[in-house]
Amino acid sequence: MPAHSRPGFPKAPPPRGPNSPRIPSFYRPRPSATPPLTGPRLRSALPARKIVGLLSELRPQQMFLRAVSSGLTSLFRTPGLAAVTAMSTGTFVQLDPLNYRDGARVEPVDSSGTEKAFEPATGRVIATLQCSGETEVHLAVKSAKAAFEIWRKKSGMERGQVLLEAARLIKEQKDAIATMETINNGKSIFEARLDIDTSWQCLEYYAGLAASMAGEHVQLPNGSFGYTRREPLGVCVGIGAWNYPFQIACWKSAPALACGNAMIFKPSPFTPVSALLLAEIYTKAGAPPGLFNVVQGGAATGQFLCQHRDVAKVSFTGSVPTGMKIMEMSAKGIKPVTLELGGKSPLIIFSDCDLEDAVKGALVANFLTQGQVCCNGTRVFVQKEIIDKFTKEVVKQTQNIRIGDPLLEDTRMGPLINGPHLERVLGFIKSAKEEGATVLYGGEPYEPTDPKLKHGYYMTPCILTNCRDDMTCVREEIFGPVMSILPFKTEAEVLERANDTTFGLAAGVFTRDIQRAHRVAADLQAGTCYINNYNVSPVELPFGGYKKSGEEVGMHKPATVASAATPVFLSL
Ligand SMILES: NC(=O)c1ccc[n+]([C@@H]2O[C@H](COP(=O)([O-])OP(=O)(O)OC[C@H]3O[C@@H](n4cnc5c(N)ncnc54)[C@H](O)[C@@H]3O)[C@@H](O)[C@H]2O)c1
Ligand SMILES: O=CCc1c[nH]c2ccc(O)cc12
Repeated sequence: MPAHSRPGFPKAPPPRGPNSPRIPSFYRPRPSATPPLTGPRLRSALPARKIVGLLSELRPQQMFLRAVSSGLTSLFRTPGLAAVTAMSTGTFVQLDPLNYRDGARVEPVDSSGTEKAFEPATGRVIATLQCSGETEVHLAVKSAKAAFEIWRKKSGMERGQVLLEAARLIKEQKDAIATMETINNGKSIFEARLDIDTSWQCLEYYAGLAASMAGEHVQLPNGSFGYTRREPLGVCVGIGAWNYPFQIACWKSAPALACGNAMIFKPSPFTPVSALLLAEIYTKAGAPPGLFNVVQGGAATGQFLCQHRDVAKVSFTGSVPTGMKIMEMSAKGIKPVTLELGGKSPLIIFSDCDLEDAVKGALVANFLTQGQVCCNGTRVFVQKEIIDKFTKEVVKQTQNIRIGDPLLEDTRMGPLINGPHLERVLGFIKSAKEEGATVLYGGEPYEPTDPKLKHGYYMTPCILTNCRDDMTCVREEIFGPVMSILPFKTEAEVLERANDTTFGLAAGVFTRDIQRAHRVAADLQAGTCYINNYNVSPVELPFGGYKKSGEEVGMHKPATVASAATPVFLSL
């Protein structure tokens, strides 16, 4: 995958043994007290690992999206989703049901209230979702269980074929999906397209793995032998955050489905629309009805899902506080969890770096998706010798970032997700000033000139200096476009300060000294470490966190080192 400005990698766990392929953690490691290997039902004499499943039944479907454009309602089928690309900001309304069960959009049978989803660019309501109640969650699980019974019996090759076809459909509808993502999330169309690329790439990657996930044959004394099988877990739940709505749905479902599981996905109530497109694509690609269901709602719906008796695993992307709750609930059900949580990542810029690249890296590390990226490098440590030069250049380039209508081709920064979040981010800037930081640039609400954007949630990207390690803006995840610049003198000092955090999602280092680059990367307590780059996201690499940024990843570092590429420039 070309290096570009997209963050994150799909989850793939560390290899389980010297010969094990890298496979996702959606299989059941099976400790079984097994009978001898006799009779028609040979069973493993060893703890088994199983994975399996698919169906290539194509079902005709009637899926509609309703767009209200300039007061006129146009109705078009999903294949005509391409029409969405022609949409402009301020026109889209989603009126169709937002749950997906048994291969079709449905309204939930019960709900615990409604939530409104906005178009952040304009502040308009684009959808009102029903928060699914316990009965609806139960129906979704029941439907997924039935699909699982079909899917788990398919070969890896068959499952891979469905995933490949789904990847092809995503590619075919890339512009339309990206447009909808931009409308609902506010990220620039330029970025949204890159997200859709890493979405179909993820499906292709796991499609390729599906056929080769195999058990082991183990020779035992006296001509006896044992073998292991990889078995799917069953119905898995995916719970997503709002910053990469479509991509998160893909990154959670692709490995789960490849291993033979079914998935129920709950998007963030802020971004409910694009997961439905994925559900429709899976159905069209030949997945059995129920294999990928979508239930909408907030915390209460999420709880019903996590606590459901027939849910085998929960894969969660979101904040640390919610992650803790998910882990608690899952512990009560003895369910495995994958947690992809927040961060406050360090970006270390040594004086021997290529300054031009380091400046670009800092922009990419801070301002993608309006700074609403989990692995952003928001603590920018710059070696004293170059800090003035670096700061001057980073401010200059930040001033050039085009803020505005996210559907316009040359926009590089759209609105934040919603009003309360914008207020929260501005609140962090206020407290930074109170604690002694200096705002060198930005950090103000912004009103684009286009009158239709008047009620959108825009702000200017912010650069803070005179920061100290103990300030709130340096310690807490802001999840907005706020970069804190911190001076440092030596490698040892900066390493200690960089690691002095309860998070550990990512880190970056810019230097021309190759030995230092790898030495520093090895000592940074972070799941991902970028060298002379930031926020690239090859789907082949794992993505996980140290400390409170994520799940237990075992006794070794999941580190990924992406190097030797130039960061993509954010401003035009
Ligand atoms: N590490 C990663 O891979 C990654 C990726 C994207 C976002 N994030 C993190 O996500 C956060 C921003 O996302 P957010 O604001 O949507 O996070 P959030 O924790 O508020 O919500 C995430 C999801 O959890 C659901 N939820 C909330 N309470 C729940 C509960 N009690 N039980 C079950 N589900 C519940 C929400 O409805 C939503 O779907 C940031 O901290 C960011 O760093 C991490
Ligand atoms: O926001 C953090 C990194 C990220 C970007 N896209 C995805 C998708 C799925 C994840 O679990 C994390 C991320």
